[in-house]
Amino acid sequence: MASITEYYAGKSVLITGATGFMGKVLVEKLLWSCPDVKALYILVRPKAGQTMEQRVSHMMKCKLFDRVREANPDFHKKIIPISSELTQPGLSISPEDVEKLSACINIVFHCAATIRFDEPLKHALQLNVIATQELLSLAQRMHHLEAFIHISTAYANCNRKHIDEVIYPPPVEPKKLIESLEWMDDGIVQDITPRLIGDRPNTYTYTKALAEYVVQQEQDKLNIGIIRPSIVGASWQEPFPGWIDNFNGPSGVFIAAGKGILRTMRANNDAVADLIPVDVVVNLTLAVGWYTAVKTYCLYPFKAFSKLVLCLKRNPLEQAFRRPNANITSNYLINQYWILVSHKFPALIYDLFLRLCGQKPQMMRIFNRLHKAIGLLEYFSSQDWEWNSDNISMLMSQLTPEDRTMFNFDVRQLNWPEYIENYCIGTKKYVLNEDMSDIPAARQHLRKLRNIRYTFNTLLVVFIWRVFIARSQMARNIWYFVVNLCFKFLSYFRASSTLTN
Ligand SMILES: CCCCC/C=C\C/C=C\CCCCCCCC(=O)SCCNC(=O)CCNC(=O)[C@H](O)C(C)(C)COP(=O)(O)OP(=O)(O)OC[C@H]1O[C@@H](n2cnc3c(N)ncnc32)[C@H](O)[C@@H]1OP(=O)(O)O
Ligand SMILES: NC(=O)C1=CN([C@@H]2O[C@H](COP(=O)(O)OP(=O)(O)OC[C@H]3O[C@@H](n4cnc5c(N)ncnc54)[C@H](OP(=O)(O)O)[C@@H]3O)[C@@H](O)[C@H]2O)C=CC1
Repeated sequence: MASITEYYAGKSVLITGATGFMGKVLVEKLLWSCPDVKALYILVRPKAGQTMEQRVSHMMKCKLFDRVREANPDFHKKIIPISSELTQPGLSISPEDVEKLSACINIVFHCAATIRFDEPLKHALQLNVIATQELLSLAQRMHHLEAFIHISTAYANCNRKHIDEVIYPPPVEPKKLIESLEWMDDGIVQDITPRLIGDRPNTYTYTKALAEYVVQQEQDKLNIGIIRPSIVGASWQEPFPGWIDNFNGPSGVFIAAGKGILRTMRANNDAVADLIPVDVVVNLTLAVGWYTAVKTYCLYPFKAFSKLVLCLKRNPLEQAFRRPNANITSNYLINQYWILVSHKFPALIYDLFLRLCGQKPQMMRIFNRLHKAIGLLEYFSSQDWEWNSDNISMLMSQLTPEDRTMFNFDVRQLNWPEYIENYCIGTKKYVLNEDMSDIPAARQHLRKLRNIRYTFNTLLVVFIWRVFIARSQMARNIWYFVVNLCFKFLSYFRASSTLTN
């Protein structure tokens, strides 16, 4: 069998979602590790006042492509943008482009999706399911297609505790759902959405489950591969450690914790976030593309997480609201207590301070948005899943030693503390565009915040003393009793440690 690099040589690849987080890393890796790939056709829409061409040219200037640009300044010639709005009939691809793609594409990577947890059902269905169906129809017209790789999510079946590498029966027949929703107005759809999604937490996981079923329906006609990544995070090694460009999932959590805004979050202390670096997912995707040309199956990855707050203190973000000190608890009431004490109370005080300075209050608004975002993650951070991943081991055993290094997806080699450190630095550098040279000033700012906290706490104690203790005999008696008790305990402790010495 040809190696992965050899396999992609001379091949024309179609990628949807190439402007997204994962899509960009996939394009970069293909250009870097498979330099003889013939062409990368990417489906792109105009967006935010930018034409398709402007968006692609902007994307290729991104730091992510530095090593590819250095090796081959003409790399952009291999990237062929095709105008496409995936929510439109026929994906709004022109007939000429359909002809072109039908004649030359060998492999399709379908990454595009809406990954928002609060997406209205109709839109999520349109993009995640109907567009997938349309792409499959287009794929059937491709004369030289060898593999169709669909990127799903490990949480498509999160209503189950143990998830096998199989396509489960869909919660509803997608065709029937599409037909029923067609005539309903948005208000009705919104009302019935909770009933439809049932025991799934959001429209995202629900529509991704339907999409898997839609893809599976074509398995007799196409060579299909389905990949189910879990929580995709910053890069581990490639093209450099810590590459990240969005606020999704853990990135938003890291940033909010780093800025000292997020102090408490509901999560299961025993379970860990099922984090997987984006370069690992991309390596796996390319290996699956190579293998699917021969066989069909689906895959998923794994779990880990650790000492975030220490990393955030070592690499502080600029202008933090408070010192990073985020805690997780699985207890609802404890979490609500800390939200009140550590989120809402400081926000209120700060907004009061802003009002006194004649400025517009803003902290409460920021916290309300944070609570909405964190609330949407809670379902995933509070539970644990078991995933079967036999296919990953099988695929690994099929790779040549060179491919195992070049397209490494063996996360057992990953040093998690080092990865999390690079992830934090990545969010600082690439998401927030903060300069590493500002770290001493950011540390100084944290020290200032610590001094403000000490001063505030001292004032609070003096205030409490004045209001309660100095005015009430009973409070004074309790106070003396507590102080006396502490004193006795200290004397006993000192005496017993002298004896043992
Ligand atoms: C204390 C230690 C705890 C450690 C915990 C560690 C890990 C986290 C645990 C669990 C994570 C679970 C994640 C499960 C992932 C499942 C995997 C998948 O399959 S898909 C990928 C996941 N998808 C997402 O994460 C999308 C979630 N986001 C949304 O649904 C929406 O963005 C939203 C949160 C509902 C917010 O919507 P809203 O309309 O209010 O805002 P916008 O999205 O338009 O954004 C506006 C603005 O805000 C920025 N933004 C967005 N999200 C965040 C955020 N979390 N924190 C800060 N800022 C955020 C966004 O970039 C926009 O900025 P701008 O206007 O400048 O462009
Ligand atoms: N990120 C994660 O943690 C995980 C992601 N996944 C899956 O991986 C895939 C990629 O995710 P990720 O890269 O993070 O997502 P992004 O949101 O970063 O990228 C989504 C891509 O889809 C494109 N897209 C969205 N709507 C349309 C549309 N109407 N027409 C054309 N293109 C559109 C976007 O294009 P545009 O730039 O024009 O908006 C973008 O390129 C998805 O299928 C997702 O379900 C799975 C597990 C975890």
